[in-house]
Order: sequence, then C-alpha cells, then structure tokens
Amino acid sequence: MLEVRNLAKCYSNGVQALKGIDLKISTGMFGLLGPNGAGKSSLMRTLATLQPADKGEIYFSGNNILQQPQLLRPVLGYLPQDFGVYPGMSAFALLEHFALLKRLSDKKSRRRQIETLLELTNLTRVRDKAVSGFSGGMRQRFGIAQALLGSPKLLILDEPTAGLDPEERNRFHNLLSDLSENTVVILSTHIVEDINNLCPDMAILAQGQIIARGAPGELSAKLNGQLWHSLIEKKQLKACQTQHRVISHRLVAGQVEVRVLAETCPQAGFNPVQGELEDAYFTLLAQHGQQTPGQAQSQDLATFTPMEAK
Ligand SMILES: Nc1ncnc2c1ncn2[C@@H]1O[C@H](COP(=O)(O)OP(=O)(O)OP(=O)(O)O)[C@@H](O)[C@H]1O
Repeated sequence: MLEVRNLAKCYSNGVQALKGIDLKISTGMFGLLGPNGAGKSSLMRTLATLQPADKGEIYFSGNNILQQPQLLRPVLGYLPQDFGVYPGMSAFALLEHFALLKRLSDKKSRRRQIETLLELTNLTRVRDKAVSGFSGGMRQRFGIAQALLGSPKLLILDEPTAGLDPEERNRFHNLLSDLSENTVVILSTHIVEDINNLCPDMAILAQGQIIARGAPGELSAKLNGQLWHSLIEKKQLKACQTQHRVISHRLVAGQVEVRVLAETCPQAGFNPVQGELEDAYFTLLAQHGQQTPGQAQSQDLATFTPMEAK
C-alpha cells in the first residue's frame, strides 16, 4: 500500500539525511529502527508530506503523494516527535479543532469519536483541562489521540512511547495491535523491544540508508551459531573488547555479561546464546561503521579471563 522509491533528502546545511530509500510496506505494523541522526524523523516528515524530497517518489494506494499530497492528508495520522499546542485550550477543544481540520464535519459523530479516543488514551478525566499544562506522558497520549482522529489509513508514529510509563505503554501497544489490521502503521523508535513486540516487519536505518529489512525473527536468526556470552569482571572488559568482537555488554548483579560474535567458541567460559533483535541491530550497526554499546570502553586494562557463564 505504501511504496517509497529512491527517496533522497539533503537539508540546506548540506546534511544528506536520506540517501536513496526504497521500501514497500503493506497493512500492519512496520518498525523503523535506527540510532540518533539515522534519518528516521526525516523519512517520517517526508512521508507525512511536511517537507519535500530532493529525489524519489512516494506512492500510497497508487497515488503519487509527493505530487498530490492532498490525496494522502485526509487519510493520514501523524504523531511527530515534538508538537506544540495552543496555550489554554482544553484537550477536548483542541481535538475538536484538529477534527475540523481533518474535515470531520458531522458534529455528532465527530464528538463521539473524540470521546472514544479520549477514553482509549486514558484522558477522559482531564478532557476539559488545558493540554499546555499536561505532563509529558499525558501530552504524548494526547498526541496519539490526535493522530488517530478520522481513522487514518496511514499512521506515522515518531517515537510514540517516549515519556509513557509502563502501564500506558502497554495500553498503547494493545491499541496499536488492534488498529493495524487495516491500517499501515509505521513506528519509528530506538526502543528495540517495542519493535520486537509489535512489528512483524521492520527496517533498520543508519546514516540515511536502509541497512536491513525483514521480520525481527529473521534478522536475529542470522546470528544463530555465531553468538556467545560470558560473565566477566568489570576490570576485564577492555581486554575482552580488544580480543573479541564484543557486540554488547551490560551489568548483571555487579558483573558484566558480554556478547561476542565469533564463528567458533571464542574462549573457554563462553556459551552459545540465541541471537535477539538487539544483537542483530548492534551487529549491523557495527558492520556499517556505527558506534555500538559493545565498543563503549572500560578504563581497566586487566587481562581477560572469562568466568564460567551461567
Ligand atoms: N531541519 C533540519 N535541518 C538541517 N539538518 C537536519 C534537519 N533535520 C534533521 N537534520 C539532520 O539530518 C540528520 C537526520 O536527522 P533525523 O532527525 O532525521 O534523524 P533521526 O533518526 O530521527 O534521529 P533521532 O533518533 O535523534 O530523532 C541528522 O544529521 C540531523 O542533524
């Protein structure tokens, strides 16, 4: 339903944010994962027809939407990373304002829809309060409600769970999975877990290019047989990084769990481990010259002797 062909975008300061993006996305949840500055928001804004591209084409349901943005806008829902609100306007009044902009002209059904969305985003209690006084999480939920106005066919969500507490995040995930049955939902984030839990299809973006595409399980399965882990002391980390391809490391009960990429067991004390999406993500970023958590240096130069992995 959505097709992006050779999309390129260079800003006036010379930053080439998108370098020839090709993507075909059908109904359902599609995850876009990438580090800071990868070009995710640039792609989202261009898809939402808020900025022109230098090159390439975007088709939605067969319409060329860079040439005819008016064909997309009535069926588009967009949650940007940051959005402003009119000071003093209540959640209900502001949603009504946006609904009118989306040409929801029938007053009764418009108000019914707003009430449903306030309920779905848990904002009914504060419907008459000014959005400008909302907490970060409440504001984000308001943003989600406005994006869902008019039952969009293309829903573009840039970092939608930023600032949501675990309960609200969970509520939002359930809402999304219900919606995505007949909508193209593009979810941009750097939270790997969100994509893993929600998206049957995804792409990884780095330095303005798609570096991987597929189901999360397919991407992580590529690491099977090549991923090893061990628990080591903190002071051994730097030596381990020097000797092995460390994909990531994290503290576990005061020790460091290291994950290493190697064709065969890198050293006694390492055990094979099944690849997860996060491992695939860090591996791909490292292969494309990006800094990954596995390369973050420890200060200690002690010799590396891994302990028995649990
Ligand atoms: N309006 C702009 N003018 C100039 N440069 C920009 C503009 N917007 C983005 N950039 C640059 O384009 C590149 C891609 O930025 P973009 O915001 O699209 O990345 P992102 O993947 O969304 O990052 P983040 O996860 O940090 O939000 C960055 O180098 C950024 O500095």
